[in-house]
Amino acid sequence: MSVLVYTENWDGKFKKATFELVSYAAKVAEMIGSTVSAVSIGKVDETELGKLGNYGADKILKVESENLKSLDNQVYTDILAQAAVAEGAQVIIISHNNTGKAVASRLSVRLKAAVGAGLIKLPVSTEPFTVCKKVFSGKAFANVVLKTDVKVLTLTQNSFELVETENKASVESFAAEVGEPKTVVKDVQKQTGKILLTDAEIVVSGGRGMKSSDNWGVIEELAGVLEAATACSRPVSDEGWRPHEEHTGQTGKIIAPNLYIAAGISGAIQHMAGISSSKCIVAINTDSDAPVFEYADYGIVGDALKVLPALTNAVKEAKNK
Ligand SMILES: Cc1cc2nc3c(=O)[nH]c(=O)nc-3n(C[C@H](O)[C@H](O)[C@H](O)COP(=O)(O)OP(=O)(O)OC[C@H]3O[C@@H](n4cnc5c(N)ncnc54)[C@H](O)[C@@H]3O)c2cc1C
Repeated sequence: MSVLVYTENWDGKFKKATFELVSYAAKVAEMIGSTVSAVSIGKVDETELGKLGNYGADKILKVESENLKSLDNQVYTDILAQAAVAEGAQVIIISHNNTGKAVASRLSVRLKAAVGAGLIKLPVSTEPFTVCKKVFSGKAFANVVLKTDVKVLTLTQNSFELVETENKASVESFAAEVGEPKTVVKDVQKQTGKILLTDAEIVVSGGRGMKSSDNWGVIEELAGVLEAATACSRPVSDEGWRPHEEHTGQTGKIIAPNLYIAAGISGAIQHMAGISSSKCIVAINTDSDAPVFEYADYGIVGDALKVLPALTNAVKEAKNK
């Protein structure tokens, strides 16, 4: 019996989100009196694999093959299903990112397992196995009972803290049958020199209140000094002021940074659905009745075009002290 966690890597390196997932898996294993087996797919060196032990993995199953250079949902699902059966996994934990969403649903069919998708904290109880997720665009929480023997859980990024342990994990090659990928990636164009929105600890975001794309310099300057990513509301990307990949919300990216600065954003429910899990929200708006202030930890009533440069200067001064 074990808790199986899929530890995704990017060019052979794990990110913080992976370690959060392993920390979460270790706590779930503790709750059900089990151990953690981590599955790593693709080429990752032993030192990097060893880091998974520091967050609570007991055993690491590595699967390497020429066919695993890029993600193919069906092939990856197949490997995880084989690992789950071999390890007698009761619970399988995956990140609630694009990979996780694609793989979890396939795994659930394959293993006849219920899915708890987009979880935000540890299971509320194990008897019955009850998980907690946000519903109605973040307006409410739902406790969902998963009744199947095997459960698949996807965890929202940045919703669980890293827990370091003294654990040492064993690393084994797992001889999975690896099928031919049906999806072939011909070309990858990576963003360079930019902090990815989904990885960012700090995000500076602008809405229609910024008035025009010409005013984005003040957002970028603050993001620069804070080493933050930039984001925007949907009308901003619809207007073509910013690229669509920056749009957050119900129909955009769902993020949970440590700090989200919302400038000239009204706080419509569809926007907040994508960012309300942020640890700290700072809102800047000229309208003191703007809905965004209901969600904000700190609110500044004022013109974003003046407040943002003042914040940038304050951060620069604080850094120079
Ligand atoms: C099905 C559906 C899905 C949607 N999905 C999304 C989504 O994923 N993401 C999303 O963002 N929206 C989404 N929307 C749109 C959403 O309902 C809102 O219309 C949108 O979020 C509003 O964007 P905004 O806050 O930038 O603009 P506005 O609502 O126009 O708000 C601008 C704000 O800026 C303030 N302001 C004006 N001037 C200044 C200034 N100088 N300084 C500071 N503040 C100023 C104003 O007081 C106002 O509060 C969706 C809508 C629907 C129907």
